[in-house]
Amino acid sequence: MFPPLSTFVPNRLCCTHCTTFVKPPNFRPFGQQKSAPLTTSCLSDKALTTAASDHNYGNKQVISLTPRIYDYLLANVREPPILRELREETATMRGSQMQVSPDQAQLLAMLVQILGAKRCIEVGVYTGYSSLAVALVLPDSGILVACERDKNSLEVAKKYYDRAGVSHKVDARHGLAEDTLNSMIENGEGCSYDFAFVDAEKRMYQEYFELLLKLVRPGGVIVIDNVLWHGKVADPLVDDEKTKSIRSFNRALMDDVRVSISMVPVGDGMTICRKR
Ligand SMILES: C[S@@+](CC[C@H](N)C(=O)[O-])C[C@H]1O[C@@H](n2cnc3c(N)ncnc32)[C@H](O)[C@@H]1O
Repeated sequence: MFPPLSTFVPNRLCCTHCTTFVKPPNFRPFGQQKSAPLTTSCLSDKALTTAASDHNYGNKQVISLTPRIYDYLLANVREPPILRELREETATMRGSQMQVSPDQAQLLAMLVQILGAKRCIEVGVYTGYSSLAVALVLPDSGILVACERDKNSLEVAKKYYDRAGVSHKVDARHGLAEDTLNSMIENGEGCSYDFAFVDAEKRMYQEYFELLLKLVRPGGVIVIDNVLWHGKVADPLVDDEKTKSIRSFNRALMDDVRVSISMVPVGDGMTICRKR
């Protein structure tokens, strides 16, 4: 049951029936999205929880992010100042929507730390936000091979690696990632990497994955971005090439005994794969 609107207490508790604090009117932690107007209570947010249509899942409800809840989540991300600066510069550039979100970057950095990873790979660097998040938490002896085909984007990334003092930990490779990964395999680097992140051409996911499976050690982790592809993978009426490719990649992963998997609805969806 939702509380009556008359119990709403503006700018303090969301309502007298819940313990959710609403933000003061000038609260804009990330400056990009406008919060939902504060004249509404938590009702609209709560209405957006979702349950699986299959009753065998016990009507378990999961949260659907509204702008207000997402602002709250972002306000609880510990984003290093150098990453914030890169994000703000990238926000002025073409393609800025391609960058992973701060909450995604924080999760990637957390995985790297949990793994104690020293040798990492990124496929699809753009201006460097996710790669910088990883490089920042690598030990001084660590290395991140950062693959990007666009020279201009890579220059921005390199500028921030320098500014952050992590250039010695990043091996930026300009060119097609598939060529770079193949040359690393030919170079005898198989099974020597701890962690890889894939965020490049969606129609190439299976190919990147096969190459990375050769490069990552048993127990190592490969994270794949955009696996929910703005929800299009779940819509049977959508059949463009990128959607079909991600859908078929997701399906193949379900049966892939070489890895254990966890699809996480963060950002545009990320699947965490652990090589067995
Ligand atoms: C989604 S963006 C990466 C965003 C980045 N991870 C971040 O958080 O800022 C994808 C990038 O992959 C690059 N890319 C696409 N296909 C590629 C390929 N075959 N080899 C290398 N880079 C590629 C694009 O140029 C683009 O910069």
